Amino acid sequence: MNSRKQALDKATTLIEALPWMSRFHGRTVVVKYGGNAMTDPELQDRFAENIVFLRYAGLRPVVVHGGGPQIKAHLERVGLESTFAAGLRVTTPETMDIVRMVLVGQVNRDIVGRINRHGPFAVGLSGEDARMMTAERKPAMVDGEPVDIGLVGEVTGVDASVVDTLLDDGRIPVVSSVARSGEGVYNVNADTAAAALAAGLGASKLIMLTDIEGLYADYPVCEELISRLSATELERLLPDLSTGMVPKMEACLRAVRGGVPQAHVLDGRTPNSLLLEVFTNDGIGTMVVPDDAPHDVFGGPA
Ligand SMILES: Nc1ncnc2c1ncn2[C@@H]1O[C@H](COP(=O)(O)OP(=O)(O)O)[C@@H](O)[C@H]1O
Ligand SMILES: CC(=O)N[C@@H](CCC(=O)OP(=O)(O)O)C(=O)O
Repeated sequence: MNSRKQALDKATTLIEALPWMSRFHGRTVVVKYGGNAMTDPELQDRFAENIVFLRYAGLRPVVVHGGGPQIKAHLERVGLESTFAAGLRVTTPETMDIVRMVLVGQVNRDIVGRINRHGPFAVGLSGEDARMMTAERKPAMVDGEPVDIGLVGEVTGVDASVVDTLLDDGRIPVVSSVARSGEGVYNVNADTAAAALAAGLGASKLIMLTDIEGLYADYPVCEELISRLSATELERLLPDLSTGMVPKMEACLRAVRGGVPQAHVLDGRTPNSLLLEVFTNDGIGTMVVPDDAPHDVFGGPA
């Protein structure tokens, strides 16, 4: 009796996802998988399953990953410290070698491997591949003044054709946030890279998985989670945000202003948070929408 009830509950849950499956069928969703949300192997496996589920459900998921904690650990091993200005890593040529090695050679391979346990889907790429992302050197803005932080890049151009080709072939592109300019390679914040790629692909959603429930209005008290805000509301909040959230929220703004209809910040520590966001109307995390979005938009089917 219990197992029959459980089976019926499962069927109900599945059918409740139908309107979302129909709305997002064939749509591209860019998921930024962040350093602090990807340090637990159990959660890494859940993440891989969720991504493959999206693919089997008819969406076109693209993963853009970071790896801040992994870079920090590797730098420590070789006796180098991690230094940040305005949320961006100060990147010397020596640091850049390690950033590239860890992101492209280690973190990317790990994610590709986990996804591919479920089928031959994931293909690893760096922003350098097929000139997908081009960048310019970017200073950090500290108290309104530009500060030189070395080989850190701002994405100035995206050619998403290689990603589109892989998606058309049923693959799941997994992209490291390294970009090229005429002068060499640059370290790009992964939130920024994900936003630029989402806009370049004309994605239907950008989802940022991180290690907190979403954007808090009263950080660090964390009692007031902002569930939805418009691009202009976010723009007004940006100067008052503390550093960890700045690249993330700037990236959401960039994506939405670049034509992505919804950008979400979700808690990557919650198992299956991706599925909850895409297939239910639970309004988890923080969603950024264009100024003219209808007021009842909560990620649910229109
Ligand atoms: N207003 C805010 N709301 C939520 N988190 C904030 C806020 N301001 C700063 N933070 C910090 O930003 C962190 C997320 O940024 P970060 O650690 O860089 O993420 P990731 O590693 O996922 O890219 C949170 O864990 C939190 O400590
Ligand atoms: C310029 C800059 O800060 N680049 C980041 C790239 C990785 C990243 O963004 O990782 P998370 O998403 O895990 O934070 C860095 O070197 O840490």
